[in-house]
Amino acid sequence: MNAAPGAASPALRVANAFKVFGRRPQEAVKALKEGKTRQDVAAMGTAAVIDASFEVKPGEIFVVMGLSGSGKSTLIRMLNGLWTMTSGSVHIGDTDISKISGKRLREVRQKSVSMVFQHFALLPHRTVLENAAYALEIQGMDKKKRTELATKMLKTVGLEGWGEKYPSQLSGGMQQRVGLARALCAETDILLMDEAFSALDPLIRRDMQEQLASLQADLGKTIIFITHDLNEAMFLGDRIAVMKDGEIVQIGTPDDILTHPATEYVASFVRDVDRTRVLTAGSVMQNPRAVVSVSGGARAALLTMRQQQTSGAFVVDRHRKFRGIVTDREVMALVDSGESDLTGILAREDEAVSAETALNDLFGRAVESSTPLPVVDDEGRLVGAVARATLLAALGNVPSSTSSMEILTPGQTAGSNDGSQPPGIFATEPTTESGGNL
Ligand SMILES: Nc1ncnc2c1ncn2[C@@H]1O[C@H](COP(=O)(O)OP(=O)(O)OP(=O)(O)O)[C@@H](O)[C@H]1O
Repeated sequence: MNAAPGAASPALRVANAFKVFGRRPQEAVKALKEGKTRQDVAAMGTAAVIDASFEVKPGEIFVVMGLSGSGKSTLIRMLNGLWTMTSGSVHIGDTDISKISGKRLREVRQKSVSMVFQHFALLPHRTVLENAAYALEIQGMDKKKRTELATKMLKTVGLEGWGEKYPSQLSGGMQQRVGLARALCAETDILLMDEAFSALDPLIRRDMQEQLASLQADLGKTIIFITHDLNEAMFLGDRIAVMKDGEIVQIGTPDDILTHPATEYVASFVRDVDRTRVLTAGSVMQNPRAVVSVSGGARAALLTMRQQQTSGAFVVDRHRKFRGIVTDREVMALVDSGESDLTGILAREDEAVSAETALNDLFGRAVESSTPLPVVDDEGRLVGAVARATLLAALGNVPSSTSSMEILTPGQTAGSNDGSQPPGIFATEPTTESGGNL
C-alpha cells in the first residue's frame, strides 16, 4: 500500500456521477439534484449511484465499500465505461470517458484500465499460461512476446512453474491469482478489482490481501478495489469510500473512518472491525511523559522524573533519537555512586517500533515489556509511546491520537491516580519536556 499523496495529478477523477436505471433517468437525476431522495424518484428509475465525486491518486489503493445494492458495482463499471453515466464525468488522466465511445473508449480501456472480477472467468480448456495471456492474444500480440509477458506476470503473482496446468488443477486462490496475472499482463496503470477475493475461503482471502498489498508496493499500480467487507477495506485501502443507497457517505483513511465515522451508519459498521489490523502504533500512541537527554546526565534525568511523577524516562540524544529507557531506581543508584553518565544503564534501546506498525504486531512485544513501547519516526526520533493499557483500550474503544485516554500503570484503576502513585512514563496530555534537559 503505497499512498502517493501530494501534488501529482489524479490517476482518476470522478465528478458528480449519477447512474439511474429505468425509464426516465434524466428526469430522475434532475429531481435528485434538486434535493429529492432515492425513494422520491423510484417511479422514474433505480438511482444506483447518486452524485459520486472523488479522486484517486496514482499508486493509491482506493477501496469502495458498501453493502449489497449500495451501488459499488455500478460505480466501478462507470469508471471504465462499461456503464454509461446518466450524468457527470470520469476522467482517466486527461480523458473524460463520459465523452468518448466505441473504438476510442476501447483504446483507453486497453491502455489504461484492466479489471479483475470475483469469478475468475478462466477458460477451462486453456492452460494457466494461455489464460494469463488471453487478453494479449486478443490484442494480436505475437506468441513469443505474450508467452514471455504472461510467464513474467505469473511469476509476479507467485505462480511460477504453474503455466502448463489447467485451471481445474488449481485452488480457488491460485485461480484468482491467474485472473490477477491476466489483468497485470495488460500493463495498465489502473486496476479495477470487483469483489475480487470475495469467493475465496477466509484464510486464502487474507493471504491474497497480503499478497496484493505487497504486490502493489512493488508495482505501484493505482487500484480501485470493491468490497462489502469492511475488514478487507480497512486492511487494503489507503483510502476508503463508504457507500450507502447509492451515495458515498464518507471518504477517508482507515484510521479516519475508524476514529471519526461521519455518520451513525458508518459507526455501526466499524464496530465489528478488527482494529488490531488497522490501527497503528502512530494512531494510538501517547506523548511520552519523561523525555530526557542522554547528555543531560543522571541528576537532570532524576529531576525530570520527579517533576513529572514518573518511575522511568525515555532517553534521547540531542537530535531526539531514541537511545533507551532508564528507571528512577537505576538513575538514583547512579547519582548515589557519584556518577552522571546514563549510557551504562540504558535498556531496551532496540525496542523502538515504527509509527506504521500495526497493533497486531505490538502485542507480543508489549507482553514481554513491562514499560511502554517507544515509537520512533523514520529517522529514529522518539515521537510517542504505547502502553499495554493503550493496546487493550484500542481493542474496545475508539482511541484518540491526542491522548485524552487515561494511561494506567500496573496496580492502578481508572481514576485512581490521585498523585500518590507515579502515573508511569506517559502523559495523559501532550507535554513539553521540562527539566531543561532538551
Ligand atoms: N442493470 C440494472 N438494471 C436495473 N437496476 C440495476 C441494474 N444494476 C444494478 N441495479 C440496481 O442498482 C442498485 C445498485 O446495484 P449494484 O449492483 O451497483 O450494487 P452493489 O453494491 O454492487 O451490490 P452487489 O454487491 O450486490 O453487487 C441496486 O438497487 C440494483 O438492484
